[in-house]
Amino acid sequence: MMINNLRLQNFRNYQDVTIKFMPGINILMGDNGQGKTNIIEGIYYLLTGKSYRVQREQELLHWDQSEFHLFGDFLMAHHKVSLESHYKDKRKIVKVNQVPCQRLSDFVGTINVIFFSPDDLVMIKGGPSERRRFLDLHIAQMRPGHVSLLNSYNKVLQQKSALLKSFAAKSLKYSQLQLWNEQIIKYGQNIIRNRVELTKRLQSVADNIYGNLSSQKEKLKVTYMALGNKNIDEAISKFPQLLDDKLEQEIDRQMVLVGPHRDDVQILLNDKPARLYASQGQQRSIVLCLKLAELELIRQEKEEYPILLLDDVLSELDRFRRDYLMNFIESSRIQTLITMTSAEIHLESGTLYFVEKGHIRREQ
Ligand SMILES: Nc1ncnc2c1ncn2[C@@H]1O[C@H](COP(=O)(O)OP(=O)(O)OP(=O)(O)O)[C@@H](O)[C@H]1O
Repeated sequence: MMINNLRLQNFRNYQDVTIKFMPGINILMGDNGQGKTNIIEGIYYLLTGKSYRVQREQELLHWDQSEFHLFGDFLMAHHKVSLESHYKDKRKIVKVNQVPCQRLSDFVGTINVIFFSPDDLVMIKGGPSERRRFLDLHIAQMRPGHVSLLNSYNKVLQQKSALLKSFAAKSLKYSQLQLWNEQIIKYGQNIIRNRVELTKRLQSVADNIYGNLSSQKEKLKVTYMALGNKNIDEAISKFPQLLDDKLEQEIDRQMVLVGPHRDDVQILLNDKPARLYASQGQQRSIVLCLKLAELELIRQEKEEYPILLLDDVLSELDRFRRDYLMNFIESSRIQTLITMTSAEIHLESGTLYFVEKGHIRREQ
């Protein structure tokens, strides 16, 4: 998969700019604060309907503008796809090949993308929600139904929480909460199944990649913990009982204590939790490994590699890991956009773009 053209209108510090990208490596070079990341963010937004930096579209609008427009022409092995995203008056309209989409899930995953930045270390250092987010973002690209599943589940969670918090909770009939629990089980077990499936597939690919990254000295193990249990069948069969057991506690604490919204992914390096024991370098290797595993899984399923966006990551990796990543990209012919400042490492190949104050010039 590749992006051919991108047009940004009134998006961040771009008023109206069109960029033609090339297959292989595209390097966006410029000083700090010139607009390199904004290009990456524009592509990510176009493909996923979300920014990874901000929650609200308002911040993406060029100063004092009321609408932005993004257009992208993409190539897949057998066809072309054009995507368009228009934000105006707090509404967004997305079109695939000029046809408006009703829902996010109608276009997410049309063209796949993997984004990698130094902030991804939160996958290891951060709390369980970061690891769940990582899984959910990947699944959403591959199985559009996962987004509606999460939405339905979150709605039920909100409703059950509101009930638990309401003044009436203490005098509630248990049957009312049981109704919400049935919904939590219905949606929750499918969310768990999707996440477990992805974690297993990630593990199968990551094992080999991490072996290479650590010269076969270390072993990475990634396991989904469903409702605190490594055994998925057991977790799902005990789900109703667990909800029943915690009901009193939920009423007392006025929060939903059981369900996949509290699950985690256990990441072990040589059988020890990476969050607590892995060094900074090892944690970076784990993130790099998981990102490469994601690329590989998308290729296995779609028979094409996704577009890879690397924002400021190269300078964060040591020579060995950087070379490993670059070899992977080049040998697999993955179209990759890399942001960097001119003071950083020298790359042998790739098309160079200079980014300065919202203007872009391609090196001839
Ligand atoms: N909504 C906006 N409207 C106009 N300009 C904006 C908006 N949001 C951010 N900017 C500007 O965009 C610039 C930052 O762009 P970006 O994050 O792409 O920088 P960068 O080139 O990646 O820098 P670095 O190397 O420091 O990461 C800043 O100058 C900022 O003022």
